[in-house]
Formats: sequence, C-alpha cells, structure tokens
Amino acid sequence: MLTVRAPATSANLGSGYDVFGIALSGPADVLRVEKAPRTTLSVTGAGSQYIPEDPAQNTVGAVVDALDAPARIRIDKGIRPASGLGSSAASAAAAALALNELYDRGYSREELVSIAAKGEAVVAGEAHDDNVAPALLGGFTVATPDGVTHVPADLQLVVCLPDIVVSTSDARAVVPDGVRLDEMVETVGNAATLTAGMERDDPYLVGRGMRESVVTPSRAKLIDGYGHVHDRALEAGATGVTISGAGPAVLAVCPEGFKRRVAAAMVEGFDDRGVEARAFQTTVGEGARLLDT
Ligand SMILES: Nc1ncnc2c1ncn2[C@@H]1O[C@H](COP(=O)(O)OP(=O)(O)OP(=O)(O)O)[C@@H](O)[C@H]1O
Ligand SMILES: N[C@@H](CCO)C(=O)O
Repeated sequence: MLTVRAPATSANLGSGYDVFGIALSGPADVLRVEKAPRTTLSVTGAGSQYIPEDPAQNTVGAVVDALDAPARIRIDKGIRPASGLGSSAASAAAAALALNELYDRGYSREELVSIAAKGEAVVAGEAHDDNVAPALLGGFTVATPDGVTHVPADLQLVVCLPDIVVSTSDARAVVPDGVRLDEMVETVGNAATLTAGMERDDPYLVGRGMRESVVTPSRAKLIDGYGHVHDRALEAGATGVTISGAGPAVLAVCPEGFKRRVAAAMVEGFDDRGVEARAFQTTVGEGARLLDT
C-alpha cells in the first residue's frame, strides 16, 4: 500500500487566469492506494458527502484509466470541494503520483500534470492544468499549452474559506467573453510584476501583481462580502488580495508577521456580512509527496 499527500492549491492569482497557480502548505488530501483487480473508491473527510465514489465521476477515475492502474483507493479529504482551493485537483494529483509509483509507470512529475488534468476534465468539462501543476510540482507554476514553468517560491499567505459553495462551472459562466486592449495591457503588466515577485520572494511585488479588473470583479458578485473582506485584509496589512481559483475562498499575500491579524480581519469581514468563514494561515508549499506508512 502507498500513501500520498497532495496539497490545496490556489489558481489564477488574479492576473494569471487559467495560467498561474501556487501550492499551499496546507490543507491537503491524503490518498491510500493498493493494487486491485478492479478499481474501488471510498471517500471520507471534508465535504465527502458531496463527492461521488463512482470512479467514473471522480477525478481519480480518469487518472486510473490514463495509467491503466486499477486499485483500491481511499481518499481522506482535507480540502472541501467547490472551495476554490483545488480540491478535485488535489485528489487527481495524489492519484497520479501514487499510481505511477504503485505500477512503476516511470512518468516524471511534469508528465503526470497532463495525466492528472484528465481527472479535472471529468468535473470541469475541460482540462485545466493550473491547479494540478502546483499540486504536483509545488511552488509557483505557469501552465500554458506549451508546458509548465515552475518557480520555487517562499511567501506568507492567508486563505479564507467562507461557508458558501461556488462551483467552477458557475464561476466560469460569469467570465466575460472578451477584453479591451487597455485591460489586456494592464493584465500583462500585473502578471509580469507578479512573476518577478515570485522569483524574488517579494510579497509587495506579488501583491501588486495580483490586481485584475476583468475576471475578478465578475466573479466577486458570487461571493457575499468579497469587497468588504478584500478591503479589511488590505487594511490589516495584506499586500494583495484576490479570489482563490474559481472561489469562494479568498487569498491574501502577507508580509512576514502579518498573517494572524490578516486572518482575523478576513473572518471578521465575512462575519460583518453574516457569512461564516474559517481562515488558514499558510505559505507557498511543496507538491504532492509519498508519506511513510
Ligand atoms: N476527488 C474529488 N475531490 C473533490 N471533488 C471531486 C472529486 N471528484 C469529483 N469531485 C467533484 O468536483 C466538484 C468540485 O470541483 P470544483 O472544481 O467545483 O471545486 P474545487 O476543486 O474546490 O475548485 P477550484 O478548481 O476552483 O479550486 C464537486 O462537484 C465534486 O463532487
Ligand atoms: N482557472 C480555473 C481554476 C478552477 O478550476 C478557473 O478560475 O476557473
């Protein structure tokens, strides 16, 4: 039997819609796999009542098929589904790493990204690499159709998860079909600033580079209290705040020593609007890894 931990991830980072992602040091999913003549699945933990145990409807099923690796799989969810924290991607990434090892398939982590993305296609309808790439590689990732670029990064973060459910498909439905040239110029500038900030572990550059004015404002309407929480986090010292993935989680980048007060301000901000929320004080973290059993 093999046990694998795969982390939550935060996609987009504002200016990198469908391209940027980071691994978080927590929370995480844990998968246990052992060889079996046919695949069976059991799911426990956060939001498990909403996650199908039929392999055909779960992100890990497509990974099993892609690696031709039937197994008895137990998923312990640390990441609530429909959170904006890459819940479905974490299970897919963990399955890819675990089954590759269990069946000695010999794929590199980079190659496993597109295999894990097949799992994401099961729930999202189309394959996005921006959560599975950091879930497998860790750090900051830039996923484009030409491949994934990986940058190790060291940043202090808070993610605040309100008690609201936003499915990725609903959040994609509100994204505008096109952008104006001035909006494109602004986004390119911010995305470049963010990338330079990741290279330098600079929370001020990263925070500034997260600004984005096309996708984020459209999606903010799906998250009760988002504008207020955004402002409260900045007042508390965050250098940048945006929607994590498709939401409803909200991501804040913090200078050293500010996470506690930013986390409290974000939870209070949602509470001001009558929404329960919990905050995770975290960092940019490593990708999926095998655990000793
Ligand atoms: N192993 C799995 N873990 C979590 N959700 C799963 C899994 N397999 C299938 N699903 C389904 O995927 C959907 C959640 O995916 P969705 O992409 O909306 O959320 P997310 O992964 O938290 O978000 P995001 O991609 O925005 O970070 C739910 O309908 C859930 O039942
Ligand atoms: N880039 C994706 C992440 C969620 O799968 C989105 O924002 O819709």
